[in-house]
Amino acid sequence: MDQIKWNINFPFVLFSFCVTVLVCVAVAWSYHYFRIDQWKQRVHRQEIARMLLQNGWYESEAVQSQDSFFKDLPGGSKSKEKITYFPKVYYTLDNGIIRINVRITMGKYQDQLLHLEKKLETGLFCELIVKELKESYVEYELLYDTIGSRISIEEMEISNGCLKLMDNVYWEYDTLPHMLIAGATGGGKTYFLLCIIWMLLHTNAVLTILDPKNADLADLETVLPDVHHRKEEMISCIEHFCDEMLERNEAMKRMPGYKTGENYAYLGLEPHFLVFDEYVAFMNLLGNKASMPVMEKLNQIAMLGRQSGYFIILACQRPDAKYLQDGMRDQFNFRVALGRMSELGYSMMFGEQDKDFFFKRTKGRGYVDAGNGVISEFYTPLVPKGYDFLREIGKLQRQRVGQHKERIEE
Ligand SMILES: Nc1ncnc2c1ncn2[C@@H]1O[C@H](COP(=O)(O)OP(=O)(O)OP(=O)(O)O)[C@@H](O)[C@H]1O
Repeated sequence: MDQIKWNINFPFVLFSFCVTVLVCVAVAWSYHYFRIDQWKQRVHRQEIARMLLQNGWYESEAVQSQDSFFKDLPGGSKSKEKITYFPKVYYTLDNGIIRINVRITMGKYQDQLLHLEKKLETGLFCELIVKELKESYVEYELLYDTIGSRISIEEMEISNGCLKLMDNVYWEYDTLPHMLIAGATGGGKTYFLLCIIWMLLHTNAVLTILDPKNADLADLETVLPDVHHRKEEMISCIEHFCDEMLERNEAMKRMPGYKTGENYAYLGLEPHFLVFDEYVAFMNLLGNKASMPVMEKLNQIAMLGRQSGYFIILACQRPDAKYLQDGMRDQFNFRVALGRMSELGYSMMFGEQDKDFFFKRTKGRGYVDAGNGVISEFYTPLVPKGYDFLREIGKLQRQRVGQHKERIEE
């Protein structure tokens, strides 16, 4: 009898086995993913239809239906409801963004269809990011699975006057300048400020940091040059920042290449940021009389800083109308409220809003108005455990100093 010889190539078998397993996993994952996605879309469509039906936002008429067989019997002719008008609503879910276009007519339900944001947010468990009125329809853009759009500190990006803070949230400081941050103790305000400082140091930005409580931000004085916590120093820093801005406004007009409407970046100048933590506490410390000139300077920077590239990042535990007077708050285009806040706190940050605010225990979570008047849920960039801001910021600063020296030597 012939002996069958098995000539097994073990590495080849192992390789084929691994490839098969990988292919199976990929197929199962994509099947699962698309099924879940399709299921989500079906549920959303059903919810929207239910909203229109249960609110009675359609028109109908009663029609008599004749049962051909039993029309002579009592009950043979029945009355049925025939829908004569149903609102046109188009829904898409793409990349975590839900777009809902609602056709607007001048009919009976025009008002209701123009204000669906609250119902959509709570009904579909998502956050409105844009609402735009277009010709004959209104478009609601909602973020589905907001926490899924949270990025880590390493995923932050900065370029062309635009700082990425979440997958769909950017601070476009060149066009929508000045940031206001409010957050109760432990809400994640300091971590957020440190993330922004760290990211700004990747550019040619010049930073001035003020921390009247001599707390976490003041610790940066060991690695950064312009960090202050003493009252007098802080006041003179604000004055100096404002004067520099006014001087640059003048100087820019005399620069070759100056063009009306263009900003500092067009002329190759660097942006300046005044990072001011515990603003309200500082103003309270100064008292009514001494706080007025400081507020005037800040107001001036907030009003005139955009073109010359002088920006303020103002943080406080609770926004106080007393220190954000005369429309000063409205000059802060990007506003973030972190952690637990009172209804009054939210209305001071965002103005009177028809929105329900919820508190969740997640650190660095809150609400944002990125400058478009729409308030949505917000998560600050995630910082890994054990991350050493002081070391990382110090490293960046040393690199910047090194690059500066090289440039001078050239
Ligand atoms: N983005 C984040 N990523 C990871 N952890 C965070 C983040 N934000 C906050 N935390 C956690 O929450 C804690 C409190 O945050 P943080 O110090 O920023 O709060 P705060 O609002 O500045 O409070 P306080 O005003 O008392 O300083 C941090 O020590 C950190 O453990």
